[in-house]
Amino acid sequence: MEDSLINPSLRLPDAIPQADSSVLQIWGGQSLQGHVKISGAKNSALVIMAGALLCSGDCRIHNVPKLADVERMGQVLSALGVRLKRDDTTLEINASELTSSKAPYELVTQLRASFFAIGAILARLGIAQMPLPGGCAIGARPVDLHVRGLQAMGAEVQIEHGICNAYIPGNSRRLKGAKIYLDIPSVGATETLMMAATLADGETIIENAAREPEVVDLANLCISMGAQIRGAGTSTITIQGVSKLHSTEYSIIPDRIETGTFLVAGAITRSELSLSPVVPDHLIPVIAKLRDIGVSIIEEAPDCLRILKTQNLKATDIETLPHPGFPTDMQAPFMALLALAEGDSIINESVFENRLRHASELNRLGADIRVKGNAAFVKGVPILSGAPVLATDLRAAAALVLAGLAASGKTTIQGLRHLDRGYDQLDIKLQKLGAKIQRLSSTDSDAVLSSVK
Ligand SMILES: CC(=O)N[C@H]1[C@@H](OP(=O)(O)OP(=O)(O)OC[C@H]2O[C@@H](n3ccc(=O)[nH]c3=O)[C@H](O)[C@@H]2O)O[C@H](CO)[C@@H](O)[C@@H]1O
Ligand SMILES: C=C(OP(=O)(O)O)C(=O)O
Repeated sequence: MEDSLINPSLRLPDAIPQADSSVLQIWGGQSLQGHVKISGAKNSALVIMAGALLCSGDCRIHNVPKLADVERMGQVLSALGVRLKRDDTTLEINASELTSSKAPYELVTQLRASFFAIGAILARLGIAQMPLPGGCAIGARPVDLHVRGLQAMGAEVQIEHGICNAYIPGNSRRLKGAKIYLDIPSVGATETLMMAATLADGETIIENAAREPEVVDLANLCISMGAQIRGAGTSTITIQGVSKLHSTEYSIIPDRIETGTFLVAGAITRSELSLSPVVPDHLIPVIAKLRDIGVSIIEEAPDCLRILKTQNLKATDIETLPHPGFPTDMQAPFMALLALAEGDSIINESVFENRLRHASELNRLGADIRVKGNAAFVKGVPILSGAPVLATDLRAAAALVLAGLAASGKTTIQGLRHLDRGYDQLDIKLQKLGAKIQRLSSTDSDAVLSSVK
């Protein structure tokens, strides 16, 4: 990548709408058909952008989704002195000159993954000031496991005024390899510590590590830059620190949560759809649950799934768990589907303590869902009917879109800033499949919303 090609700030994709006062209007009951092109995984893209900080050369990343979170992550990196250039789904990142160790408060507090860069910044500069992160408001989401792991590797870490200040004492400015046991197999903590360990002195072993495909994707990026990592995708990850990482070219895996969301879109509208590229192995619990519900899915090619027209949806129980269990990020979309299944379902959310807020919004559409603690008791109803609703987080927004596709009449969804954080043009992709869905800009939506008050 030549210097002259690199813009000082990230050029943002035009397709990302900005205003949160926009609304989506959906006229439900349409059957969908056609092919969906699945974008690169949000949770890989964000942490891979952080991973690129480890390399003092060029990283050329392909299959980067067009998301507000990617845009903000790019702005975080820019503020650290990183040069970025985007051309459609390829992102060139050059972190050869990190001019700052301090990430901007107003950006980091808007997404979760930005915090994970603390491991890479600390490993590169020996110091990092990282505000506590934002992301979906689905629980307390502390960062204690990240902090304790960095401390075990020799960092001094203190949280003051909403900022996590970390530095490596001594002259070497290098973290030291350590044996770290995570109380919870946290995705973010595994990623933070794996990145930090790639440039540490000696060996780090992370026990009870997260096994999510995005952790493996990050490990593969680091390995392509010369890192020595074994065991990613298992509960024990071993990292032998090296002194420097080199330039690379890397392609992000398809988004398993976007894939799952489109599978539910097919099931809830009783439509036949094909989806690619996908990695069916990343979707084992999602496909298994869809089959329990009565949905037929075939593997048309190693990277292509086809969902057939569903006749009857049957109730099932779901418990969210760390990978390879059922993903918490698919819980809200499945709640929309089970709302229309015959019989009673119980959904247990065991990863996050406050991730059932979409239940009351689905009830506005005619669902019959009762929440008690971390469980949602869903009594299937034969039909939903459109209404104005509010998205409270990213996957809640997806659940409301899915319910709106199946509901009779018009559904109006507010809170699109959540949707745009993590879905690459969901409304446009659905439109191409035949959905009657329209995004109204803030001025138009003001008129629509005042007319429903
Ligand atoms: C950007 C990104 O990749 N986000 C994903 C990531 O979030 P994230 O990495 O934040 O999720 P974690 O796996 O860390 O969280 C799992 C559980 O561990 C707890 N915890 C986590 C860290 C910590 O230091 N202390 C602690 O107690 C959390 O509160 C939560 O109850 O994994 C989640 C679980 O699959 C997904 O829902 C998110 O989409
Ligand atoms: C919870 C999610 O994202 P984040 O961790 O970025 O808030 C999600 O992707 O569903």
